[in-house]
Amino acid sequence: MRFFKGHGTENDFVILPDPGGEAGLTASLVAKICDRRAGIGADGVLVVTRTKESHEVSEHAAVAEWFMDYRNADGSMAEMCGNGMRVFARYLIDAGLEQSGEFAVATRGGVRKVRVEPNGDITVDMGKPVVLGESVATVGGHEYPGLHISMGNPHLACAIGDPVVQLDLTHQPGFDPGVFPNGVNIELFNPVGTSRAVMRVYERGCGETRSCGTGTVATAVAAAALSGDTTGTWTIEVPGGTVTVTLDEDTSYLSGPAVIVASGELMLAE
Ligand SMILES: N[C@@H](CCC[C@H](N)C(=O)O)C(=O)O
Repeated sequence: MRFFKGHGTENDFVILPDPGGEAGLTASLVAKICDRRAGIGADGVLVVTRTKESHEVSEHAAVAEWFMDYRNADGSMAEMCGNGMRVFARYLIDAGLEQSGEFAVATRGGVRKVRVEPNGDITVDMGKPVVLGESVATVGGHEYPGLHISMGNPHLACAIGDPVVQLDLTHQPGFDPGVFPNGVNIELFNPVGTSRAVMRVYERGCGETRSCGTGTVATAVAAAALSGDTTGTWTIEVPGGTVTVTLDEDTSYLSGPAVIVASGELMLAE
């Protein structure tokens, strides 16, 4: 099977073209592919399948030709991946499967529109973030209150007083399983200046990653809420680079770079 490798602000993915949806990728093969020593190494896998070929999303086939079938590094499935969507769009354009400009992609979390900017960055319409309440993350014995936000997938975005660089994210932060029965992506951010925040993330199904697109939007929402705002443009710095998040009344946008860096033949099997 052919594979491609790409990243968006160093959130990295293996891309597997499976237009007919016949590969039947298992969780254990995904985990082998994502293994950074025994596999190719990645935070997740993006399977490229025609929307009409997937029973999960075929109702969107009239508006989105392609389905981003996203899997976390541990093999689990997720509803949505913001950086994955930028990389997925870059792959579709490079492979001649979509025209540069604007097009829609199906995900488990619904249809998302993407647009290629004049500077080559890719903008994703991420939909309207849904604030579901408050909860607490525990890191290194400290409790950090934050907002429970759905971006299609679950997030807990917590402002911290200290620089995020000091946090120990080698282990899963504590969270309330009653609030997050299916797990959660946890963002810890430090607001700096106006409309800017520095963020680290511990992703469900991956561990700490160098960026998380849905997490940067959740962070912008939580950072804006600190000053009573619900709209605005935010610069979010992550270990892997910088992205821009725009919150408006009806939706949110994530903009940033996305590159394909390699291709090859997958030799791994079950
Ligand atoms: N890296 C992603 C999010 C991937 C899914 C997440 N780990 C989950 O399980 O919800 C992003 O860029 O949004």
